[in-house]
Amino acid sequence: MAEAIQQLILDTLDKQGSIQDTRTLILPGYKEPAATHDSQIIILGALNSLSSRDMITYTTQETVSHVLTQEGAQIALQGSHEARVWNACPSQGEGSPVPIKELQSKVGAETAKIGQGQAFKNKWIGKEGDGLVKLLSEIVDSTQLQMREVDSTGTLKAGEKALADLRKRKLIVQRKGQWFTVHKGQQFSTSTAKPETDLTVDMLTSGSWQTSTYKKYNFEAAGIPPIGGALHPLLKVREEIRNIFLEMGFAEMPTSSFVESGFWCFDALFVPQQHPAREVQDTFYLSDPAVSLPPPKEYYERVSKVHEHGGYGSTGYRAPWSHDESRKLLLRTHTTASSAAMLWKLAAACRGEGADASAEAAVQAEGAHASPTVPGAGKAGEDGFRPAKLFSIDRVFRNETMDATHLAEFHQVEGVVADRGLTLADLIGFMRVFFKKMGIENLRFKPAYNPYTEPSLEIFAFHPQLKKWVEVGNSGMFRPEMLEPMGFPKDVHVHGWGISLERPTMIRYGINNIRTLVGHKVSLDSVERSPAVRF
Ligand SMILES: N[C@@H](Cc1ccccc1)C(=O)O
Repeated sequence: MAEAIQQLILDTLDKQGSIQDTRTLILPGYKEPAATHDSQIIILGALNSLSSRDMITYTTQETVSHVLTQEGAQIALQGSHEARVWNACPSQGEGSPVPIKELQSKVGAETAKIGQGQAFKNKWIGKEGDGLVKLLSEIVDSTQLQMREVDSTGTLKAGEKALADLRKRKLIVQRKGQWFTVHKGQQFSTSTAKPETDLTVDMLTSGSWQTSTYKKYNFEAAGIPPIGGALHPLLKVREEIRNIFLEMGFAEMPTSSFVESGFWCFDALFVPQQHPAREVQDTFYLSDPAVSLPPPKEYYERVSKVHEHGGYGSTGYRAPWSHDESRKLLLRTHTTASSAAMLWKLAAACRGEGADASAEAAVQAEGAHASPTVPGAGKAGEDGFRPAKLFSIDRVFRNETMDATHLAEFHQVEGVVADRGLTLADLIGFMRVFFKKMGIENLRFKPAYNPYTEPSLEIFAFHPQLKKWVEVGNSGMFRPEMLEPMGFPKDVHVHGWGISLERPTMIRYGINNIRTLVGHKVSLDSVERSPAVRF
């Protein structure tokens, strides 16, 4: 239909040069000209489509027309109330006069009431005994005629006064209408073939581009929404947790060293060289390069000594020290390796080294730990110690059997606090505050074992949906065997704790398979759609 109307408009323009009044068009499938409101709406659609291609131009003319109300439409169909009353009455002398009651049941109470008065006034009916009879044998129902005229033409030849009268009687209402004057446009042709939107190789080789019509650029178009980047849910949660740390006065540690030596990942943390976590079933070792640069010499000697022979009040492990084990390169199994390197740096002044000296040693030892200063460390005391609150959120690697909740790599969130006289109560208190900020208030602590902390605590939180206690993290007070070789004074205590980033993210987003969160099976669509979460 739409195409046929466009064609009609173009053909008419071709024949007549212009269309002065679109109400004169006879639409395909109709016999009468398109005088109605609805047909002009259809024509407007065709005009807009043609003018967007510059094939025509048109101007709009406003009209006011009238349409029938429901009552008016009923009169057009069945006659006015008075005519219906007249109709229901017998002619004088023929049949018995109709009593009022009977009239009501014949034409309805409303029509009987309104129609009677008017029929009397018109002298169409009269009273005979108790009933009504026709006074005229024929009447002209001018109201019905007017309704029919308005219905087909939208107006009355009789003029505005008559229209106003009908409006007052609520038989008709005004309706604004439109019609159009149409002229040929710059791209006028009688073909409605769709204009080209792209220049194709075919058009260029066949030469058809020379005769094609082209769609004009529409600079007003809304355009396609650009596909922007979206933060992965893990990164959104990372940001939330990062903000909690910053809010609590923590500074972020550099954690770019995915590759660590056995020394920093385990030895410095007093993890025995025979510990099962260090075996290939649990840790990924590098084959090329397989050996790390030497760690800072004196510190290395103190660490190997505390392992083999003890010291600082400890008996040590009393097992032979392996230089090779210490120098192996591996993918770090926890970010506590970075924390250890930072703590060693923090203790530089306590060892009597300037920050620069320790930085230099670090650069020489391992490029990755080259940051010269500890971010956010406090003021130094007489012995050079500066308190510090440090955190990191980064990737770690473990040689795990992969399943729905385990991958060979995940993100660790780790916090470390170093100050004089810190106690286990400080650690517990701190964790309560931290987890509360994440929306987790119900915490329990269970004694646990870590080679580098004593005491150690596993952290459990009550999961309201799962209705059970789930392990959310691991924590403890770092051992003197770890801290004293670094050079910290005895009264400096350090507590630390770690959680995974994946677990709270999975809980937050209701994800139960890690593969839908991390890796190649992640749907990009879900990444774009996932909302930011608030702890
Ligand atoms: N490194 C521990 C977390 C931890 C950090 C610091 C102190 C105690 C525990 C882990 O991987 O689970």
